Amino acid sequence: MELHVITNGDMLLEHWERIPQFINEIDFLHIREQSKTANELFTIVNMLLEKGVPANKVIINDRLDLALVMDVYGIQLGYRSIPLSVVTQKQIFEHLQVGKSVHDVEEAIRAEDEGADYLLFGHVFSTNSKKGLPPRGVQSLHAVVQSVDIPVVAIGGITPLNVGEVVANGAKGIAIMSPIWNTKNPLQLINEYRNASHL
Ligand SMILES: Cc1nc(C(=O)O)sc1CCOP(=O)(O)O
Repeated sequence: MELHVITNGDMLLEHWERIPQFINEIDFLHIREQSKTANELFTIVNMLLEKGVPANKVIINDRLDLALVMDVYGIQLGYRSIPLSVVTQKQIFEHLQVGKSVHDVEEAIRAEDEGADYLLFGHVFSTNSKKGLPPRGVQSLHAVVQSVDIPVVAIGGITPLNVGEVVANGAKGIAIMSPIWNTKNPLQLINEYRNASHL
C-alpha cells in the first residue's frame, strides 16, 4: 500500500521539522499549502530537500510552476488548478507524474481519458478536515476503482481502523492529513496503518 502524507495548509514550524523523522517510512509527501505564496513554498520545499527529503517523494499541489522548478516527483491537480489536459498534452511536462483529485466515477473516467497518472479520491469517510460535506463511502471508492485502470489513492477520514476496508475496496494507497499532524508519534501511527493494511 502506498502511503501519502498531505500537509495541512497551516503547518507550524514543528510540523515541518518532523517530516525528516518519518519521510523514509512513507511513499509521498504532498505539499498542499493553498494560502502560501510561490516564494514561501519555494523556501519551504528547498528547506525540506536540504534536510534530506528526496525530491522523488515530493508532490506539489496545484502549483505546476513550483513542481517544475523544484524538479519533484509530481503535481496534484484539483478543481482550482490549471486543466489536466493542458499538462498532459505538453511534452515538456512528460517527466512529471500527474495526479488528479476526483469525487465520483464521471470525474475519474474523464481524468483517466485526459491522461492522469493516478487519482486521489475522497473524501471516503467523514473527517474534520472536510466539515459539513457528506463522505462518499467505500462503495463509491470501489465504483471509482472499477471504472479506471490507473491507480486510485483514497483520502479523507482514513484511520488504522478503516484502512483495511479501503485497501479491500481496491485503493492502491491512502493519503492522510490530520492524523499525522495530530499525533506525537508519527512512526508508531505509520506502523499502525501499515500493519492494519495487511489484515
Ligand atoms: C485534503 C483533502 N482532500 C480531500 C478530497 O476529498 O479531495 S479529503 C481531504 C482531507 C484529508 O482528511 P484527513 O485529515 O481525515 O486525512
